Amino acid sequence: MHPTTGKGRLLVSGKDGPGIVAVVSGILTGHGANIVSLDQHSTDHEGGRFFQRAVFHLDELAARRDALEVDLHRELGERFGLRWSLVDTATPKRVALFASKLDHCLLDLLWRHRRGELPMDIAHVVSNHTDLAWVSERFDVPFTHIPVEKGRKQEAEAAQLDLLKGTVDVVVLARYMQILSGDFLAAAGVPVINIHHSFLPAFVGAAPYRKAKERGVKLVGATAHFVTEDLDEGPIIEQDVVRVSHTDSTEDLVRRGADVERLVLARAVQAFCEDRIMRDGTTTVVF
Ligand SMILES: Nc1nc2c(c(=O)[nH]1)N[C@@H](CN(C=O)c1ccc(C(=O)N[C@@H](CCC(=O)O)C(=O)O)cc1)CN2
Repeated sequence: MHPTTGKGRLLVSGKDGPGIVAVVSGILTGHGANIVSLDQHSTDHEGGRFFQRAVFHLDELAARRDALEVDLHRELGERFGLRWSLVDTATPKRVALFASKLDHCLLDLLWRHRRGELPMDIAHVVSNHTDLAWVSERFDVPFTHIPVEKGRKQEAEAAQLDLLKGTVDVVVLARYMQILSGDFLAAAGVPVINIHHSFLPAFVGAAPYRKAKERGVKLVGATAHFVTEDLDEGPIIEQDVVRVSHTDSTEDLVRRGADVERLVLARAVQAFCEDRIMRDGTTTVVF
């Protein structure tokens, strides 16, 4: 249990309408909170969809939380029909990192976490191979090898779910090279974030760098997205690119692209841990 730091976040979304911002501000200040930042997005000038992220300071957050939630439920939930969630930043997100054989994204996340750049607790490293056990051990994170045998993916996913249930808030695929089933995604019950090694929607699926070389691209990129049953089609969270040229081999593209993959995934994980991502159907709002 992490003692409260008195810093909270309130996330609100739903059908837009006049008065929401005033009500949110009124509830928070009515409980003695000081709003230190407020981000909002409405998809239309009226009648669209509403998204808001409020960060506030309230020393007695733990003591006042129940009363605050009663007001939020009544005013935001019942009166406006909005979805809302209240977060105490003292409770970091619990993360499971999935990887296969490529180490760059896993290493990068573990290194950034050790440096204090990512406000999260890493509960597990899970892999379908044993190649990266040393990485996890070096960073004192529990490593669990769950092989995925041909035709026995369901068994592997059952073992993964046993490990994850109730212990994580998000699963991050750090170049994990197995397609997750819809049953796994439903049973996991938490968001799954993947890093795809292309600037989606270009080059979905396997071997994007080879396809990029054949196409003669002048940029390669990476895309962090929420995972859905449809491969590489999930809501995009973060993207970036790097310039390349005709002199670059496919291997050069892979190497240049790896730096972008690491950065893009880290940005997406940090945004998730800071509650800056809100789903909007097949897209996202990232504050
Ligand atoms: N349900 C989803 N699962 C995964 C997604 C996704 O978007 N939806 N992204 C992938 C990552 N990925 C590309 O970025 C990817 C990984 C693996 C494969 C693939 O064909 N895997 C084979 C096995 C390959 C092997 O054994 O080495 C398979 O799963 O049968 C394609 C794309 C992560 N999962």
